[in-house]
Amino acid sequence: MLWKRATAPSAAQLTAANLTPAASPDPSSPHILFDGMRKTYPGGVEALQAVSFAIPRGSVFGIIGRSGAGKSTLLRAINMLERPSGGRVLVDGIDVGGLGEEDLVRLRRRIGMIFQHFNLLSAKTVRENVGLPLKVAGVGAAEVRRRVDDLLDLVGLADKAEVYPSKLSGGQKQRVGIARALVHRPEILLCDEATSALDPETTHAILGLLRDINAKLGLTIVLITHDMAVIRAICDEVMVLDRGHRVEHGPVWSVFGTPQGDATRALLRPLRHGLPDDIARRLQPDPPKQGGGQAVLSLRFTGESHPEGISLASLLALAPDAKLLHGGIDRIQGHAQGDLVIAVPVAAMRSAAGSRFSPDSWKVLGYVADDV
Ligand SMILES: Nc1ncnc2c1ncn2[C@@H]1O[C@H](COP(=O)(O)OP(=O)(O)OP(=O)(O)O)[C@@H](O)[C@H]1O
Repeated sequence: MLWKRATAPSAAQLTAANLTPAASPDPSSPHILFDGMRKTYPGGVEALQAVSFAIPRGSVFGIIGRSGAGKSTLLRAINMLERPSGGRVLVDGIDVGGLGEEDLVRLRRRIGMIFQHFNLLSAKTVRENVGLPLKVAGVGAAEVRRRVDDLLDLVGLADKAEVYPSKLSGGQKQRVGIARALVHRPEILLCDEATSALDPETTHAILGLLRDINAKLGLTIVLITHDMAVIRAICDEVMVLDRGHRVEHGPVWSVFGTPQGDATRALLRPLRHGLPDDIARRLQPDPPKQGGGQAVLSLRFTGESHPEGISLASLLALAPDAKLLHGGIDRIQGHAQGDLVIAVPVAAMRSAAGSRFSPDSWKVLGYVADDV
């Protein structure tokens, strides 16, 4: 269910009636729009500086940046836990900064949120934790029970309803957090570093659950993280934030394949296949004077010109005895991309100029005298 709103009203025009669910929002309109949002905290910290971007309806949208980049501030502005100092945040075309108290409560019910440290009540069972927001909203006991059971089924915790949080693993606690966040059937789910406290295997399972929920329920998921692997695992689009500025935004494959800014490149570095130390130590800037030797090349495939995969024939066109030393190709949103390090006999490389060899970019890293 989505809100009825074709064009953005002024704050004065907003009433509770504006926020009633409607059947047919324009599917092509952004679900969430940041329009020049600024945030200056008391003490003068400029956390966000005129940030503008749109989050498509039904997408899984990642906001990434280093610590202090302004991610939490941005995320929390969507449900007005943080108020902009300037600019606007529009949800379904409504300037949420202009909402009165009652409408804000309605807004927050339509936007679920999960947290890094789960925020569960330790003295309440799983069932009570998940059902509490409904109880507070005055929903009858039978309906609460029905909805909680459905949600516990959805997150795979049907057998843990009467258990207390202290008896759950981190991943199970986050599943409870997710069930609780969905209890008002929101159209938007905000994830505040939701997997940062989890081990890699549990992270993978929780990200899978979020992707499932996105597909099954069609809700828009906005997540913040400092980990590009999380973005790669589930996001459709990513926005990179650096020191309060939006530095990059696009489909995940495109930002991964052709990062535009230093901040993005730095965030991607842990996932890149750099040059192994043992080879780096042996590299010389020039080919051996006595002839022979191998050139060590780094090849980059952005996903742009070979989306379907990298042709081995095109690599071998450089030299029939080219050797693959290191690297990896990922498939992101149907685009094959990555980095390969190869060694090619110097003489063969010269004769290969103009061949079918066609990475999106390549450079000679250096030369080694002997076989690699
Ligand atoms: N309540 C506050 N009062 C003053 N400064 C704040 C407040 N909250 C955040 N800040 C500052 O605003 C900037 C952005 O903070 P924010 O928490 O949004 O960044 P973040 O990218 O989410 O960081 P992290 O990944 O470490 O959580 C930081 O410099 C932070 O110290």
